[in-house]
Amino acid sequence: MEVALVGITGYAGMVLYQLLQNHPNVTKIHIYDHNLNEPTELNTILPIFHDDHTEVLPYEDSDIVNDNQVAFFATPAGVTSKIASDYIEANFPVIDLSGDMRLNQSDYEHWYHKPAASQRDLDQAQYGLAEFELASGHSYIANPGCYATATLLGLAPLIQQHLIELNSIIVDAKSGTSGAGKALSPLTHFTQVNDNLQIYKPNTHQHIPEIVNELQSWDINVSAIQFMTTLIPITRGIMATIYAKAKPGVDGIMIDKAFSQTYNDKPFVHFLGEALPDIKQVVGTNNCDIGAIYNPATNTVTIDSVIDNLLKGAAGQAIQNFNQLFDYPESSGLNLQTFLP
Ligand SMILES: NC(=O)C1=CN([C@@H]2O[C@H](COP(=O)(O)OP(=O)(O)OC[C@H]3O[C@@H](n4cnc5c(N)ncnc54)[C@H](OP(=O)(O)O)[C@@H]3O)[C@@H](O)[C@H]2O)C=CC1
Ligand SMILES: CC(=O)N[C@@H](CCC(=O)OP(=O)(O)O)C(=O)O
Repeated sequence: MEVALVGITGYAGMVLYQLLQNHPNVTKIHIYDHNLNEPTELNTILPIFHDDHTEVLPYEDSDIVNDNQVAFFATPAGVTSKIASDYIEANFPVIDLSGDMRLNQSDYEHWYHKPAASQRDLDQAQYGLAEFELASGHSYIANPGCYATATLLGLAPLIQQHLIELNSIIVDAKSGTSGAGKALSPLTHFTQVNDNLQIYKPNTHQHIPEIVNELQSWDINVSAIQFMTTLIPITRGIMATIYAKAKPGVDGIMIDKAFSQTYNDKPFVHFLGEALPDIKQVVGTNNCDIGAIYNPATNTVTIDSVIDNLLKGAAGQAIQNFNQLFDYPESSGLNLQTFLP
């Protein structure tokens, strides 16, 4: 299988490249860079890949379609919305890590503050939360956002089995700085991040509509969630701490059973009961570890869902979608180990 990769100079793209190199069904990775006019060796563009003399090619969509069987885009919002139709019209599969094809036009323009792709193209894209949506056909896959992945996996059993009051959901999500990509901003400057916690995008985060859409596909009565994001001084990882009121008659045993049943056959989601996970235990892996505690004194369920934003939240889930699209075993290329210590 020959695959195309766009965006290798970014954080998600470079991690995706490493995963593709170790995937048993990938025979050749063609890398395309929008800055190039002529082929250039990877190790001159990214010295971190010092022994890698792969020629990085100028971006050209017809070359991508002719020379590959699938393309991965690890590009910022606003890039694929302009070019998705080239691939959709050619019936050529794409796995898009950006948020460009996850929302309808009006939601995208409202939350991303950019012009949306055409609704006709958006209608062709499949949302790819890998545990619940099976990527299939020669499809355009909208790989989920990192916060959305941690939050949705933490809420799925509770919403699908109608165990919580829908107007009581509060998500307090924390991320390391690699989630913001490689571009420097005042928020991610070392001096600002180090020894600090910063709430950002309060009630305006672009993953809110993505999360609500998917929750509504499980229970149409979901209308809104309270969702806050905090930047924390680590490089990789997300912890979504989720609070909700249990419905009358629901207790800790029912919650435990719902999570165990839902994730029993999902190799990358580990339900740990009341043992609430920390971020470090998933960093370096494609896992989502989840713990849940019910407090009868306040009738509150607390869920703790952790992922590595660059793996389960981006490149790892992209490989899960790739495996689904091409009928490869679910864990192909994803037998990864936690970074230690
Ligand atoms: N970081 C994360 O944890 C997650 C990221 N995502 C999404 O994945 C995508 C990539 O994220 P991330 O790696 O963090 O971003 P980065 O900003 O680190 O990297 C973006 C990459 O896209 C390239 N690029 C920029 N503009 C264009 C263009 N017009 N055409 C082609 N390539 C372009 C950049 O190249 P150049 O070197 O020229 O800048 C770079 O290689 C984003 O949409 C992000 O929202 C999703 C989930 C998690
Ligand atoms: C720490 C940090 O800044 N994280 C980013 C994650 C967003 C992302 O991954 O982008 P998509 O919208 O394409 O999913 C943010 O909060 O905007």
